[in-house]
Amino acid sequence: MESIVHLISQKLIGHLTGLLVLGSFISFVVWLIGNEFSRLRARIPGLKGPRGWPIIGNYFDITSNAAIQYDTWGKQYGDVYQVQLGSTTVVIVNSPTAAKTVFLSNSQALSSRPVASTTAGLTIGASPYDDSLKRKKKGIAAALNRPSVQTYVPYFDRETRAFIEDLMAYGKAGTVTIDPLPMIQRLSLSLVMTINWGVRIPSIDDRLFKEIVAVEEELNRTRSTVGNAQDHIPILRLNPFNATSVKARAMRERRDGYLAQLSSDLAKKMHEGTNNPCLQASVIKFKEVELSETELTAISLSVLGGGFETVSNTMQWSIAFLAQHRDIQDKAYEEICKFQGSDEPLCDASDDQKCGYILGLAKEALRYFSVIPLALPRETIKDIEYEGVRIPSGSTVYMNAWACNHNPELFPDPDRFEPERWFTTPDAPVFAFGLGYRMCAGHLLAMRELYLIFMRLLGSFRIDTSEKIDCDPSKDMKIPTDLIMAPRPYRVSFKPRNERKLLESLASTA
Ligand code: HEM
Repeated sequence: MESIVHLISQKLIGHLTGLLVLGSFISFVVWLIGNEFSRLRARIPGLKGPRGWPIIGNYFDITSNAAIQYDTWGKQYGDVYQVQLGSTTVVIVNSPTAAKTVFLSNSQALSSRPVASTTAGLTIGASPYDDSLKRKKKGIAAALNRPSVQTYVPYFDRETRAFIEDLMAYGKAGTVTIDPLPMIQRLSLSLVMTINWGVRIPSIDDRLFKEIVAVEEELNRTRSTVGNAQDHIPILRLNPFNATSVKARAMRERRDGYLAQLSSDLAKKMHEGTNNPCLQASVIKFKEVELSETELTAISLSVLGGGFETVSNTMQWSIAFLAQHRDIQDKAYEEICKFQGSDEPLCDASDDQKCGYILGLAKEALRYFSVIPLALPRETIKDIEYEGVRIPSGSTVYMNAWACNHNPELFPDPDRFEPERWFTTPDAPVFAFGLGYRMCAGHLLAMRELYLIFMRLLGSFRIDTSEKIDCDPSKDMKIPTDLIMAPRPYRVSFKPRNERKLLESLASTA
C-alpha cells in the first residue's frame, strides 16, 4: 500500500514538474516574442544599422572596443546609423561632418542625457535636461568660465611645480625609472580639490588621495557606457546581487564619506572665517544660484569626476608615447627654448597657451588618445532630422569622438601623432570635449592645465625608457570597457635637461 502511494506521489511530482517546465518555457517564449516585437518597434525607420541577436542585440559586439567597432560599422552603414544594445536603440554619429550637423545644428534638441540605472543623475554629466540641470550648469559655468579660470593661475603654478618636484624626487633626478601615474593624479586631483573646496592634496602618500583615487577608478568602471549590461538588458536588473550595482553602491557610500567630511570641514572654516576662496564657498555664501544640497553635491562630484582622470589619463598616455618619440620631445624643447629662452625650465604660469607648438601638442594628445572615445550619451528632447530621416524625441545618441578624431579627411594620416597639424587646421573642433550644449564644462580649464603641464614637463626633463611600452590607444588600454581609457602601467625616467637650473628654479619660489 505504502509503495503504491509512493509511486502515485512520484508520478504526480514528475507530472507537476513537467507542467512547470512547460509553463516556464511557454512563458519565456511569449516574453521573448513580446520583447523582440518591442525591440523591432524601437528601431528608427529609414536608418540603417546591424540587426544583432535576440535579447542582447549588438551588445556583445561592442564590449571589446566599442569605438573601433562603431567606426567599422560606419563604413558599412554610413555616418549616422542605429544599433541596438539590448532593448535600447542607440544612434551612432561617426564622422566630423555628421557630428557638426547633428550636435551643433540641434544643440537644444540634444540637451538631455539618458538616465542609466547604474549611475542615475549623480553628476551633471549623468543628469537629464530639467530646471535642476540648468541651475547646476549655471553654478559650474561660473567656476569654469574664462575669467574664473584666469584666477586659478596661482593654483596651476603651485600644482605643476609640485609635479616637477615629485618627478625629481621620486625619479632621483632621472637615475631610476618610475610610474608617473600617482604624481600626475596628485596634480590633477589637487587642482580640482583646490578649486572646489579650497584644500590641496599635498603628497601621493596622503590618505585622502589614496581613498579618492581608489573610489574614482572604480566609479569610472561603473560609469562605463558599455560595461553595464543591466543598463540595456532590463531582465538583468531583476538580479539584486548584480556585481556592478553592488560595487557601485559600495563605492558611492565610500564617496559620500569623504564628501561629507570635506563639506563639514569647509562649513567649519567658513564659520571661523578661515576658508580659502573656492567654488563651494562662493556658491554657499553669495547665493549666485539657488542650489539645493543635492545640486551642490552634484557640482562637487562633477568637478572631481570630470577634471581628475580625464587630464591624468591624457598625460599618462602622452608620457608613454613621448618617451618613445625623442624627436617630438626635442622639437618641443627647442620650441620652448625659442619661446622663453633656455635659462628658465619652468615657464611663466600666466602664459595663456602662446607657445604654438605646445598648444598643438596638447590638442594632438587630446585627439590622438581620445580618452573618452564615445563622449557621453545624449538623449533627444525633440525630434531631429538627419538627411530626411526623423530621429524621434527620446532617442539615445552617441558621438563617436574616436572616429571623428581619426577621420582621414579632417586629419590626414590620422594614426600619426603630429602636433604641427594644428597649425594648418587651428579651428578644427577638439572632438575629445564633445560638441554643443552638453560639451565638456571644463574644457577651458583642461586646455590651460594640459598646456602648462607639457610646457613645464618638457622644458624640465627628457623622458626616457629602455623598454618598449605598448601605448597604441586603439588597443593597449588597461580596461577596454572603462569610461575614461587608461594605458597599462609602465615605468620611465625623467632626466633633467639642466639639473642645476631646474633646482634653482624650483628653489626660487619654494
Ligand atoms: C582632458 C580633459 C577632459 C576631457 C577629454 C573631457 C571630456 C568630456 C566629454 C567628452 C564630455 C561629454 C561632452 C558631450 O556630451 O558632448 C565632458 C563633459 C563634462 N566635463 Fe569634461 N573633459 C575633460 C576635463 C574636464 C574638467 C577639467 C572638468 C571640470 C573641472 C570637466 C567637467 C565636465 C562636466 C561637468 C561635464 C558634463 C557637462 C554636461 O553634461 O553638461 N571636464 N567632458
